[in-house]
Amino acid sequence: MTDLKDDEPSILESCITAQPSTDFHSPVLSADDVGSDKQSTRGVTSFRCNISEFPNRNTATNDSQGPFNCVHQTKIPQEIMAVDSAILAINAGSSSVKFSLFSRDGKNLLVSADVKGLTSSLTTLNYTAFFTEDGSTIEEIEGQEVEVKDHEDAFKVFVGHLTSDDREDKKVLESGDKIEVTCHRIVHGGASPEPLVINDETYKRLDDLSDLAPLHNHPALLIVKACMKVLPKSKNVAYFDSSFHTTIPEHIFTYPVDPSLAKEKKIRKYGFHGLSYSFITKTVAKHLGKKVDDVNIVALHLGSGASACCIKGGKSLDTSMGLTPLEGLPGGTRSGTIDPSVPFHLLSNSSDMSSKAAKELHLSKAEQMLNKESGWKALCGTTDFGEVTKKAFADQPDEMCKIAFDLFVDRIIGYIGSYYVKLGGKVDALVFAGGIGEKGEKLRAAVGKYVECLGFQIDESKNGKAKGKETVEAISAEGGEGEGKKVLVVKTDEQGECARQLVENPPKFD
Ligand SMILES: Nc1ncnc2c1ncn2[C@@H]1O[C@H](COP(=O)(O)OP(=O)(O)O)[C@@H](O)[C@H]1O
Ligand SMILES: CC(=O)OP(=O)(O)O
Ligand SMILES: [Mg+2]
Repeated sequence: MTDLKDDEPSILESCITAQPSTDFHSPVLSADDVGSDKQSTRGVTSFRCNISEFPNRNTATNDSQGPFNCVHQTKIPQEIMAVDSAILAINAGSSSVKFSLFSRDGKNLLVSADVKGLTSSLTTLNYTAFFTEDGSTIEEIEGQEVEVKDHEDAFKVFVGHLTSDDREDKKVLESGDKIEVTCHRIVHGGASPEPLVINDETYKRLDDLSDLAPLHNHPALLIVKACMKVLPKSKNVAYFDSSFHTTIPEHIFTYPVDPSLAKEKKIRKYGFHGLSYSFITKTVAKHLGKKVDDVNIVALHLGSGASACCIKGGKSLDTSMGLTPLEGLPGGTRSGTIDPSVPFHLLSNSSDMSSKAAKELHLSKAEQMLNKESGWKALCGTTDFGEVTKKAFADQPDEMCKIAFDLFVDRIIGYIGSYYVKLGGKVDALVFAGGIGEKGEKLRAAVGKYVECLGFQIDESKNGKAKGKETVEAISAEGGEGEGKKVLVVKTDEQGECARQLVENPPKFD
């Protein structure tokens, strides 16, 4: 484990908390606004987005062919430029950076983009800009190969494209100066459950947590730094993955280790993917016509990093990730939970500092190996679970890919079983989300076979059709024993969740 320094407790303690304020420029949407279908924005009426169905990414249909396609549609530059204040939300994942640009009131999604493949040799840009009036597409780029070496580069490519003067008629903003606030998904918030306005001090505190989220915090903070340079007019606010899990009870967040040391060093389960689980909880409650406080969900966020969450009465009761995002399910480059003795047997000098880790991180060789050189990368030589799946199901299956696929299913059903019991069998929905959960039809089907015994029944045809394009897709069979136990695919939206929280609970900037 990381050799936590003497001052570690303060690092994990609450950072400066953003206070709700009434003097913030934007009107805060009231509960009555929530759910309203028709919102007027600066004289432009939009039917697409409202705060309860916060605009999701990739909503435009893509009928383009080929990997480097741009589709240009009719646009009205004056009206597009009319959006003179915006929110940018940035989600630095382990294999991607996702971006959503919203109008300042959060009612219109202007741009949805991502740079994917940061853990592979091919990095690509997807970029869709929307016309606010009817949500039609102003500009669409799909799978354009970009030269990007890290998260910060990905941000620069995105902002470069967004603000480039070459495409005057496709710009949704006059300039980057129109971005009033940038929301950053920061994975580890330590003991800080509230969003934080980022300044020099809070930046440093969050960066001090980087060793506890080695694939996330530091890269995300480098984006914050780049943002401060490239978008100097924008304020920056951190939204934490860990915040959703502050409701986990003590006997679940406690590790059975020396309690005084654990207390001093704040060693406990924190849990991550919380922005996604918060979005999922609200979305599922709405879909089921229930109050958030009444829904029980077993949710699976399966992406480059994968986790499960047990949601009781709309709140996190347990989750599979822990002190760091390494615990629990395996991922693209992560081992997930293994016997803690394994690194000592695999490496002769496991607690020596890694020279391979980024120079800003203090990671042991064991942490480096388990975070960056394990998972699908170690077993199959690729970090892409889509490729693992393809090879596992090929006419001549790749043996290691088949093992990796089955291993993932095995670990996932372990959490489903555990969480089903924790919820006393009262589960409204089993939810699949994240890149693999949304697109991995075969993975869902394989998990589905095991969970039939709990009353969840997946309809094969619905499962085949669900591609993570809609906000919610029900894939459970209707009728039968599983009646009432839904299986849903939710296109999660961590950026939308950050922006929603910003609009609903504006921080005080001073
Ligand atoms: N069709 C597919 N089937 C299974 N997995 C897929 C498919 N398409 C993408 N994926 C997986 O989704 C992962 C990305 O998930 P995502 O949640 O976007 O990751 P992150 O946010 O961690 O960067 C990719 O690494 C890839 O393995
Ligand atoms: C917490 C985590 O693992 O996030 P991601 O899946 O985006 O890498
Ligand atoms: Mg992610």
